[in-house]
Amino acid sequence: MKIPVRIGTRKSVMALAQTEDIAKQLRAAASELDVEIVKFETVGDSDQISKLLPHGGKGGAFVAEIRAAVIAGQLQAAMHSLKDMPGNEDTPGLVIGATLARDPATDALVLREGLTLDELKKSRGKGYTIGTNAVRRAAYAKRLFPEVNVIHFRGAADTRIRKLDAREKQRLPDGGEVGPADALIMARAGLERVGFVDRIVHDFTPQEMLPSAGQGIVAVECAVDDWQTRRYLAMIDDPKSRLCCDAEREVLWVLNGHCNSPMAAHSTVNGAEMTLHASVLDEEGGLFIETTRSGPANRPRELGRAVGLDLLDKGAAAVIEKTRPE
Ligand SMILES: NCc1[nH]cc(CCC(=O)O)c1CC(=O)O
Repeated sequence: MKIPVRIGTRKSVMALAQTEDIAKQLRAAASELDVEIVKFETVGDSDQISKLLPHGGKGGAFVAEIRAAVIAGQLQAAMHSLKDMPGNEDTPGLVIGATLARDPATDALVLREGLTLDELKKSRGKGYTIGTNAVRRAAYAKRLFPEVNVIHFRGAADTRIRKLDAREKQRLPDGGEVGPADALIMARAGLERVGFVDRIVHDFTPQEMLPSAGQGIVAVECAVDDWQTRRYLAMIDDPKSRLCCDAEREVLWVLNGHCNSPMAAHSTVNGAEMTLHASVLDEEGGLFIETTRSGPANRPRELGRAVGLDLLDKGAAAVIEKTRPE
């Protein structure tokens, strides 16, 4: 008898590619599974103009509806980009049943035709515009290109590139317009998944631009008490990804990291040891609170906790409070 696994996802190109990956791995792990992908259109997808916060942030916009369907038993699983999952709250009744093997966690630079990285560096960004919606990317961009103009820019990964190439202006919630952008900063993993790797002009090192917690990891969420699904998801759980997930998200937990927090956390596993870098940045990019620690790889949360407490000792709380939405 076939065992049903219905996986809910947003229907962007990137989200579908990620869900196909989960489906493929589940089918390979257990031939008795009947895996079905269920596409949701969320408030966040249909409203491309306003900033995300009015919908409850990234988590609220993209995630709430799909989660409700898992809790109601209409779906067995939900696909998430781990980096979009709020790190300052649990969802009662749900658990991350699998973290897939990590794709590159770093960010990449995409330029419009006619502009080069050399020119952007030489000019210190003067006269150019970078589009991003992430406070973290804006802060690092200003550290790398101090005179660049960072504008609010959103949309699915493939849509952003299309807007860059068409030199389209970006409409703002208040009715105004900004842009067009000369450059975009996007996750390499996302660009790979939507087929735009050939547009990457530069891969930022983690030293240049520390990735966001969970970046590059696809997470599969399921109901806590659905033991059957949990058993199958455990088969595709990647142990290294899980360690990084636990360490990086512990930093968010300690710092009460919400959807648009100006923070970064990135860990690597090396044999029996893991290293975790994390930072908290002020919105103008002037102040970077940074810390790094290593510890035993089998105690990721302890490492995350120590790093989070280090950041608090260095004054992180005041910086985070400044960007908290009302
Ligand atoms: N916020 C959208 C989002 N969520 C996950 C990724 C990239 C893929 C990943 O990090 O897993 C992206 C696109 C981007 O940040 O450029």
